[in-house]
Amino acid sequence: MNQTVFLQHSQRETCIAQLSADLAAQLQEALAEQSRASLLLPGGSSPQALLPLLAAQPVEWSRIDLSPTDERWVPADDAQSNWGLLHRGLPQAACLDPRQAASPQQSASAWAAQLSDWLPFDAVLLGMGEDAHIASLFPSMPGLVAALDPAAAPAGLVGIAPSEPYTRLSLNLPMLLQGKWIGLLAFGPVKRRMIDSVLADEPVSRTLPLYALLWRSPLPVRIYWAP
Ligand SMILES: O=C1O[C@H](COP(=O)(O)O)[C@@H](O)[C@H](O)[C@H]1O
Repeated sequence: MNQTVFLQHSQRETCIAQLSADLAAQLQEALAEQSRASLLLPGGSSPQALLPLLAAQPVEWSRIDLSPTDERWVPADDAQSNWGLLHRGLPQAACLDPRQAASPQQSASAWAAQLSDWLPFDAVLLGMGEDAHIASLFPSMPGLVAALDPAAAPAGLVGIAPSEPYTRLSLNLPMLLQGKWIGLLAFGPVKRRMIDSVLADEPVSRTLPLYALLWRSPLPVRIYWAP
């Protein structure tokens, strides 16, 4: 059943302010009971303005284990690296680099094996593309049905993007759904139309990765959206 919480803002600034405060509250609650807390964040453009707000929150970032939800198969210092974006944005957190080995497949397996020690994640924030991909799970890519199967074991995989950089590392849906808190950050009218189509259960939307996220999550997904 879909239990999405839709948090709509008229401005991106207020949207990311609410999101950073909510994430900080979730992490503070976890740190009150545990020595460390875990956080998964998306890459791409949407979180860029979020990271400075998040870094300014009263969270002991040195006690946070951080990982991207997915990575582009590029060097760590490449401008397109999700790990690089998060490492620069939250430098005090321990940011796990998904590039664990020489090949994408070995890296995906080793990355997921390390993340399995963190389960369940204290917070998972996803982004989405205008094609309704989440993490690096793209519509129509090979292996997508298995990657979105809620009965599969949590795992890492090699994703194929429709544009460069083509080779990606991603967590599968069962791994992404291991959050005690799950959010989605999305900006703009195209993403809004995709979200509306998925929430309306339009048949055309049912094969989309976003559909699987919103309809297969055991927890309500908190969507933070602004134009
Ligand atoms: O390639 C990616 O795209 C999505 C969406 O990115 P955005 O630039 O539209 O915000 C992102 O969530 C994912 O982590 C990233 O690797």
